[in-house]
Amino acid sequence: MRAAGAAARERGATVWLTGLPSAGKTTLARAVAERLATTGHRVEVLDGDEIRRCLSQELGFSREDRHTNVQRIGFVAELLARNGVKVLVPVIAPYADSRDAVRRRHEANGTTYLEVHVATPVEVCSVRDVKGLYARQAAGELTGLTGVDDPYEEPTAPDLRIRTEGRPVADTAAGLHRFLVERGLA
Ligand SMILES: Nc1ncnc2c1ncn2[C@@H]1O[C@H](COP(=O)(O)OS(=O)(=O)O)[C@@H](OP(=O)(O)O)[C@H]1O
Ligand SMILES: Nc1ncnc2c1ncn2[C@@H]1O[C@H](COP(=O)(O)OP(=O)(O)O)[C@@H](O)[C@H]1O
Repeated sequence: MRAAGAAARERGATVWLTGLPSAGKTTLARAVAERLATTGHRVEVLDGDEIRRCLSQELGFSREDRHTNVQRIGFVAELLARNGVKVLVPVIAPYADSRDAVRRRHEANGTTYLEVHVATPVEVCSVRDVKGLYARQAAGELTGLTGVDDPYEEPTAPDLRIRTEGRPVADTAAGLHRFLVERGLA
């Protein structure tokens, strides 16, 4: 048991949490990152907003810009994961071909990549509306909001799908952690 835990701590991986704004990506990524860190894992969270401030400042939310953003994040994640870090990526990544390109980059380098769909219906996300984006879209102050008037291509075969509606954060976070244990990563 102890040996398995030690091996899991050495393994890097990218865990990409894709889903709509306010789906729960960041909440789940941070909860699991904290749990991993306290049990001796090396962990990074590549937060979408932070990346846009630091690495993707010039990019907007067109299809092309979102693709570029996702490829940049995929590049950084793979570098870290290749070097033994658990990389949690709570980034919308609305297009299947962008996500597939990130997976292929990982596979080409023999680096573990797991796609987690945080599957929260838009009706629930728009009530949560953590950053007020749904309200701004409804008021006509913003266009091109993912899941409302911009596409979100749901993953058809994610490694894990998490439903958050009506479930406490602790439950869904525990589910994600359990999945990482099953994959020999926690
Ligand atoms: N038009 C539009 N559509 C979607 N999201 C928007 C938009 N404008 C701003 N935001 C906020 O930008 C946050 C980061 O987006 P991402 O980099 O994760 O998106 S993407 O993968 O490049 O599409 C994203 O963060 P999350 O809410 O954490 O998902 C949004 O809050
Ligand atoms: N089971 C759950 N898992 C994750 N978040 C949840 C859950 N239930 C309610 N929430 C709430 O939903 C909101 C999700 O916000 P956030 O994690 O910032 O979303 P995202 O990063 O996808 O935009 C938070 O306020 C969080 O507390």
